Amino acid sequence: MSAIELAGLSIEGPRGPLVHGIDLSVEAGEAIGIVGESGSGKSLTLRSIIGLLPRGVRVSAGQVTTSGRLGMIFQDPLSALDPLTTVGKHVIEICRHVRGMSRAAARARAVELFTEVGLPDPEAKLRSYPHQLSGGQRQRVVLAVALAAEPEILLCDEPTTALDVTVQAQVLALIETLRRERGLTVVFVSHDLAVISQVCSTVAVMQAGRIVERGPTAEVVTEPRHPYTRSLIDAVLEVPRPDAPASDAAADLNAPRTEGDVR
Ligand SMILES: Nc1ncnc2c1ncn2[C@@H]1O[C@H](COP(=O)(O)OP(=O)(O)OP(=O)(O)O)[C@@H](O)[C@H]1O
Repeated sequence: MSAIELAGLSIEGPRGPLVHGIDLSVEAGEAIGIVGESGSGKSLTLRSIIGLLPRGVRVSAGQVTTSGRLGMIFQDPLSALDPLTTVGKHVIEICRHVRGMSRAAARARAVELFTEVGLPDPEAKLRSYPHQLSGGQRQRVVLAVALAAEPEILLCDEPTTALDVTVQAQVLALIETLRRERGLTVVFVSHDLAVISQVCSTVAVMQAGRIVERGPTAEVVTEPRHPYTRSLIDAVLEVPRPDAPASDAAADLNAPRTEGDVR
């Protein structure tokens, strides 16, 4: 059974349809990226998986099925953390209240999790407040908070966009390590194909509320079939690609790697 199954998922807001009949199947342990420009429907699709759609926005058709505990991390770690609560307490509270641990066991687990996400001096870091940490360290804390609930599925909404490039690479490497070691299923939303290709073996490309292309990330990046995917890659690379003739773009719309063909 798949870890996540979206079947004919449509989402609408107060002013009409926003996401149109998405089919997506994610196997346990798989890392899939959802890429697309701002407003293409990535976040709403991701949020529908965990049932966290904004007020006034709802699933209007189709089904979301998940198998496994869900965790989610967001773009801005500062807004995900309470500024008046130590970062250690964030993790300890989840261990106590979600996992039912004693205070001492929860504290020990928090140190383990801070170590696992690569926070320096994890014991001392428990007592830090969010503003006392760097952006990268805060995102590591957010990951530790998500992991404290022992999720099997990790939903990531642009988790590295707010970080500078070097730190971004470190956090991406961490997510990839956690996925491998814990066998996590990962759904990773980003507007940046380069970022997705560091974590995800499969990618779905969204445009205007639809999946227009999907396939192995390496193939989609090197041989995009849909003109929209091509434009995303060109925007990232910002270099001419002499090997990519533009004229066959329309013909490629019916090529095998398009919506509905893969699974
Ligand atoms: N709370 C809301 N109420 C009404 N419309 C919304 C709401 N949230 C998002 N939308 C609309 O739904 C569409 C998809 O939004 P979504 O946030 O999923 O896009 P996205 O691809 O994740 O973009 P971004 O990368 O900017 O986050 C957009 O047209 C957006 O304006």
